[in-house]
Amino acid sequence: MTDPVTTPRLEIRNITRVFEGREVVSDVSLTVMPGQVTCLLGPSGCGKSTTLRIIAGVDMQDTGEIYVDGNLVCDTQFRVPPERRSIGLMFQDFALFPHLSVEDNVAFGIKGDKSNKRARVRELLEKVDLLRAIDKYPHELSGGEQQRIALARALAPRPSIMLMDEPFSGLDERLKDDIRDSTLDVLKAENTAVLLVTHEPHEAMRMADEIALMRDGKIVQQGAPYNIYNAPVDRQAAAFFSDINVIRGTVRNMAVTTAFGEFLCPPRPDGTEVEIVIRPQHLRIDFDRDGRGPNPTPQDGAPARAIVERARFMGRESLVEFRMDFDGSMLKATVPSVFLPKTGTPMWLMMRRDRCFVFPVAS
Ligand SMILES: Nc1ncnc2c1ncn2[C@@H]1O[C@H](COP(=O)(O)OP(=O)(O)OP(=O)(O)O)[C@@H](O)[C@H]1O
Repeated sequence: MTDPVTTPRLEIRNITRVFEGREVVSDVSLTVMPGQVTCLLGPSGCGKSTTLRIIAGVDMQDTGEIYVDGNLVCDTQFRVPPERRSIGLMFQDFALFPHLSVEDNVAFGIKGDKSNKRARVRELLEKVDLLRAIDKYPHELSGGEQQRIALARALAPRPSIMLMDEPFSGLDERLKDDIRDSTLDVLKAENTAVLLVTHEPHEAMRMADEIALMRDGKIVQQGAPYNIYNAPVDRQAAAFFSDINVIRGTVRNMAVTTAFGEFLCPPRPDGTEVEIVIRPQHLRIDFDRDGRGPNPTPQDGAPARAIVERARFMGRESLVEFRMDFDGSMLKATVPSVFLPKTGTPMWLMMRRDRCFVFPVAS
């Protein structure tokens, strides 16, 4: 017997899919627990939708296995058909049936007698806050409302797992965050395991308990959003979530010389080419006081002088681009938008050591 508390709702092991001789999904493994949202996050074409289609059963892997609630639903020989996998689907273009009322749309996949169906439909419409629309037709609803009905329809048969492929991408930008939050509330209340595909880091950070970062068919990093953001595995993983600054250098005596003084890089051997990566919001800036900057501190290291090349107002913050006195290179910093320095202003930058990532240059 499988233990419902410790058994993942969804487990995929070593899934590989080859199209025309190219591995589009490459040895992908992941688990999703009940009530957990995992986001498959990655750039367009990295294999996210193919992975989802394989789990849904509409495409077939070349190697690997899929388990739902601990039971094998698909390997390379055995295959439970899509409709018997207890998997709900919600895709961007997964339209409602236009000729059916909201009630009939939501009731569509529910088995059982009429009164059970009706009770379940009402329960779900209440959860998505659209009970008042029960007798309406899809064309009478806004895009956001249709999306909530589509969610109710997908959840109606009580699937163990919900697969969602860019479900919010068709919606108005201003509506998205509200719908993401309300969708999450409903999914958590139903204790469904969710695998959500997105190419938007913001969406993944907002919705996921766990992010699986995908690139070229492989999962390159997996973990809680906080950890993925604050401890990226490489430069590309860091750059996926925000703009980054990159300072290149060569290790000598376990350190790299930068505009900000010696930057320790143990245990990398001498001669290693490294990239020191810092996000613009983590560079600190200070005023020039007659050619002097703030005092060095162990945490911030030595300050470095730079000249404002460009400053742009971005709403909540300003993006300031600096040319470094040290070597003429450019660094970007974001600062609260109350501050918009003029081009040509000398300033001092500090690079907090605990906010930097050091990666060897990929060969
Ligand atoms: N049936 C197919 N035959 C051949 N190549 C395919 C097929 N389906 C997908 N591909 C290729 O596999 C790669 C991954 O596609 P997939 O749709 O999984 O990526 P994705 O990460 O979901 O991208 P997007 O966000 O743009 O949908 C792409 O290069 C795509 O062209």
